[in-house]
Amino acid sequence: MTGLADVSRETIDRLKIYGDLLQKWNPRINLVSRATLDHLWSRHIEDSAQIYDLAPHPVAHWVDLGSGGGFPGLVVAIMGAADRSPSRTTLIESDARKSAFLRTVIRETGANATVITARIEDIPPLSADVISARALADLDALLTYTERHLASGGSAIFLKGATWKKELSEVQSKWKFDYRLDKSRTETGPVILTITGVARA
Ligand SMILES: C[S@@+](CC[C@H](N)C(=O)[O-])C[C@H]1O[C@@H](n2cnc3c(N)ncnc32)[C@H](O)[C@@H]1O
Repeated sequence: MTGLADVSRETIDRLKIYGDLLQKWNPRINLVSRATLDHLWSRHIEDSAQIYDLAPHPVAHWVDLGSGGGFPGLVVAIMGAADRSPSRTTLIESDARKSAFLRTVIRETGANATVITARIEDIPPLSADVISARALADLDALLTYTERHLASGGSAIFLKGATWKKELSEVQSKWKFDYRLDKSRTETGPVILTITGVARA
């Protein structure tokens, strides 16, 4: 699968339902910045779809950290419905109003996802097969969350902005891990880090 190029009509229809709900709710709870709302499909939906493609499918349990308006986790859950990969998705979001939005989209699209309204660091370990996060925290914090919630042998997939090189060098003395770097297909500058084998150095 390459992004949204070859997903089913049904998946596109569900993503449109999601997009319409986001347009409706955004003025009230600011799920994405107003400047990016006009480019919802490329800036948020396709950006999330490329993360789906990088995961080692089939995936049993996918956990998205700090989901906000649902990127990338809810796009992943909708894309995965056809192949049951992931077979289930958990979205963690501490904000109650954003969680209510996520639950509404799940109900309206029939996505197989669950929302936990809590702080990532307060939840018992989830033993995820894949963890994802976008625009949540620096790499050191993301690795701390990963250590808690990723099953051994799992992969963490992070979309990182311009500071990715600095963040990678800063964590070298504290953490051991393997990583693969992919350039974002939707924007120049950001990268996608796929991290395995996380342990404290
Ligand atoms: C900048 S937004 C990014 C949202 C989404 N991932 C995206 O890329 O559009 C970060 C989100 O993470 C949530 N968040 C931040 N720290 C968190 C924590 N420790 N536990 C759970 N959610 C958290 C915030 O409420 C916010 O919705």
